[in-house]
Amino acid sequence: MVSINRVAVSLALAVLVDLSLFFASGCVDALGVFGNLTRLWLCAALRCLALTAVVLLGVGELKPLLTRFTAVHSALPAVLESASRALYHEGTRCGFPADVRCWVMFAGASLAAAMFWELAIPDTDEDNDDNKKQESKQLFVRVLVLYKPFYHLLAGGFLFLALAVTCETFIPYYIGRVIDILSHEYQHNEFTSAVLYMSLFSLGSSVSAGCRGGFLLCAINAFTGRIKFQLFDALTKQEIGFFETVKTGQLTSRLSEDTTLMAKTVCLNANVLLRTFIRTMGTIYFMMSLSWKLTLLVLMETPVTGLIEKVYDTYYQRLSLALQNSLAKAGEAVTEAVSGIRVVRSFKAEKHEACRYGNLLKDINTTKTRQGTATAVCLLAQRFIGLGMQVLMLYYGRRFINSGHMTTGSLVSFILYQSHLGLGIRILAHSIGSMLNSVSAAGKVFEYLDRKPQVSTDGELKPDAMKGHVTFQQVNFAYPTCPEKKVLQDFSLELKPSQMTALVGASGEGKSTCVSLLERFYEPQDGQILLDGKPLNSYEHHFLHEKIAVVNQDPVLFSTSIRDNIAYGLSDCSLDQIQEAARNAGAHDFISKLKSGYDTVLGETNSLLSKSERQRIAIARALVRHPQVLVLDEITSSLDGHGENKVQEALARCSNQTLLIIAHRLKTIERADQIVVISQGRVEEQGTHQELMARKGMYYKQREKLFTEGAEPQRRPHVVD
Ligand SMILES: Nc1ncnc2c1ncn2[C@@H]1O[C@H](COP(=O)(O)OP(=O)(O)OP(=O)(O)O)[C@@H](O)[C@H]1O
Repeated sequence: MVSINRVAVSLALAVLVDLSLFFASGCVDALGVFGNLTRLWLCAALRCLALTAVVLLGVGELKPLLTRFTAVHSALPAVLESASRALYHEGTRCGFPADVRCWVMFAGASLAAAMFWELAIPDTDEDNDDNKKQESKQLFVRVLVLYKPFYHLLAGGFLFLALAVTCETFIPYYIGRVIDILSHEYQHNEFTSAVLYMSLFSLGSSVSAGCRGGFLLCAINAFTGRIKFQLFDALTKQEIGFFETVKTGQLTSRLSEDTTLMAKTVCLNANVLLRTFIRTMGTIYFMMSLSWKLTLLVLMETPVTGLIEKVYDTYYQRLSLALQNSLAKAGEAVTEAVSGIRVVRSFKAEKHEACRYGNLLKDINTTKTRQGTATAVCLLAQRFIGLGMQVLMLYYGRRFINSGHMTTGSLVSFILYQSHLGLGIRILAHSIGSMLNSVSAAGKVFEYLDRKPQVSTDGELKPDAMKGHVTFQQVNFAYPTCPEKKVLQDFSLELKPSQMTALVGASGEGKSTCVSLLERFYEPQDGQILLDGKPLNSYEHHFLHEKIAVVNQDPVLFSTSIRDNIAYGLSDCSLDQIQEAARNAGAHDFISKLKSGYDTVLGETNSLLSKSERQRIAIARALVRHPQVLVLDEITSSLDGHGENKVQEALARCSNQTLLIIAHRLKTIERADQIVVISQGRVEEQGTHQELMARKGMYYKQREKLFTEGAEPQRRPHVVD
């Protein structure tokens, strides 16, 4: 920690050194050793070095605020002189032998500028903030890159934007010209041309603004469509576990709101930034050309009002926090007094409680009064400074008019330009920050776009012929949403080609989980599942889902035609193939009887069809892919006797496939070549119906309990087509 004394001594020393160099520069000018500009730039470098050295020696470190102040303060005389000579071919008074008033003016302006920078664009040492900024920048650039196919629209939008703002900037200039012409001897030609130019610029500004809106809107719409498609595509590739952990509302909000926000914020922010930048630069250019002295005067207002606003914001936020606390305390006091009213009454503490509440109300009142006063003082100070600046501007403006440096018209133009300058500069100072903040929606969208599905889909195996031999090898599995609960433990099972296996067990024992693993909705934590001796993940994703088809208890049919429902997901599927699958599934007859046959469009609720008919369409959808393994997960449990018979007939036709059936009905199960009993995620028993019955184990007991039909077992009839 540096002592106050040391800081004061360093400050005094710095002022002394700087003033000495400043005056020495004036003396050198008298000697005529260097040219005026060379002298000023050399002096700037020397002063900057000397000030840096004094600060480093005295305080030991150079804070960003001091660095900025030192650099601006040292370079200002040289910059001002160079700019004035380049633009107006005349020097400033400050370029000549040093004038202490100039030194004070430079010091004040540099300090105001450095403070404004510090408050408007504060430096943060925290890594977190830096990382956040860095991330936001990367996101912003990424969104811009994604806009690539629509760069022509953006370019059109920004071109018209630049045109609109440029035209708009000329208008005050021509208003001043018109006033000048009217206040002097009237010259018709000049008046007409000034009014004509003014009208042309107004027209140009309006037309360009319209075109800008059109181009940017098209760019936003096109981008939103593209990003929505990419996001939807990425989402559909995620593993099933992802959809169980992420809420549907969150996904739809990403798709509908965040994508739109992402497209808009970047485009609109760039629009505001570019518009304000061009307008502010144009305004400063015109103001400088009208009177650079008045411009410098006016520019001094912005850092001062900005500073006041910043101080006000900080103070107001502190007061808001205090107000929240006081409100919470008052609320607490009321709750306590009301809930403990018996204690209050018995201790005669009514007055005490009322006083306590009254004091808290006083606190609230005081804080609110302070807030109001702060707002009033801030407004007053800003208005006062603005008014003072306008008075000064008018005072100097009149002096310049008298001395012939300005005309009345140019002063009017100047006033028109000046009115929006402060706001423009403040928007520019904050725009980068707000632009970076606005890409947070893009961050959320990219999070899903970049997400790699945890169940990989990069297998490549696509053998020409398959047997349909499935093996579960010591599989251990827990759902991602519930990792501590083992659903399958050391689970081993073999599904032999062209045989029917029935999985039985009480509810919640893990039967459907086996099907989910077979479909690769999830990846087992241990062990592996093989198809014809090869791990499931080595097969090509689409190929695997053609070879293993699943029909569920309540199949989802889409609101398209029956034909499209059967050929769902297949791009080249002829009507003949669809009809053949429907025949095998026992669905052809009832479909043919419908008025529009295979072109019948199913309603949202599929009310046109009975449960068994829907099941048979779902079976046809599975069979049209010529699967080698067909899985039927409780498809008959909700059917009536007639419906069940129809589905059983359909199953009997599936003699070439390896069948895995999960069912609770004896009629379905006892046909199986192999019955596997699952209990607590393990294979408890397996064998044919007769073998398991003879063993009198779990299957036998479950049969007593669950399968009350008592029919004698029949082997599955193999129907030859
Ligand atoms: N998506 C999931 N996330 C977390 N746990 C699940 C999930 N699906 C099922 N489970 C749990 O896994 C266990 C096995 O469920 P599974 O659906 O495989 O049983 P099941 O034998 O098919 O039952 P049922 O005959 O009632 O369909 C149950 O305890 C169930 O609560």
